Amino acid sequence: MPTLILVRHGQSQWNLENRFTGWWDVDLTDLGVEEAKAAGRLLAEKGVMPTRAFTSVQTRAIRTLHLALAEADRLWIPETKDWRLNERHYGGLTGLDKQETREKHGDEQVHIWRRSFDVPPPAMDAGSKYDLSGDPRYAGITIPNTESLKLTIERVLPYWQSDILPVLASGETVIISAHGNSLRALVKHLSGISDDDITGLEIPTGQPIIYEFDDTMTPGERYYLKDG
Ligand SMILES: O=C(O)[C@@H](CO)OP(=O)(O)O
Repeated sequence: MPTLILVRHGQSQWNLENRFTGWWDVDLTDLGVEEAKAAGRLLAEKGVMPTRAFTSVQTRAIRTLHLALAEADRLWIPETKDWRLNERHYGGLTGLDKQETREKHGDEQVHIWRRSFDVPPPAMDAGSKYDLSGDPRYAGITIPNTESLKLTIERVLPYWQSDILPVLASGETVIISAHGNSLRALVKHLSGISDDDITGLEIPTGQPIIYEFDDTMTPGERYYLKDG
């Protein structure tokens, strides 16, 4: 039975510092490393062994994938990295402290920027120190200057359809290591969650989520592997 494993990267340095992160490339904290390893041990314990891997081009997701696969003795499986699995781009909020931003703009405005379905944060200024246009990993890509969840879905889902779903349909056990909002985009699609309800769904770090697909590639109920 095709099985999909979704895992959000372990705690990152800016999760710890409570800063808007988006496409900025921060690494895992020591706790994040432990969360990623624990995810891999859980895969091995439950016998859910990935045969193909997909991840974003961001260090925190790549390292989470590798740490988890190492624990499961599966570092050898084929893996694909693609920017379309990146975190949602946080625009001009990138790098700011979330609490200070609340104090400046109010709780309600920050909640809209963080969790509304289709209101993007303010755009990143050209020349910002967080501008990634010179980063070689994005050569040839038009880097967004901000993204709402809706815009994130518009690049995650076509990639899911074209590159991941066919692999899964061939009977593989696929692991996707990605981010809070790129995974929210996938879960919204796979679990049929409405635009209003998806904004209330939080995806915990380092906690594998499972979908099993039937012969018609219809996903079953999602569940946390720790509960399965
Ligand atoms: O900062 C970010 O990029 C994301 C994920 O950590 O934060 P938020 O919870 O606001 O979506």
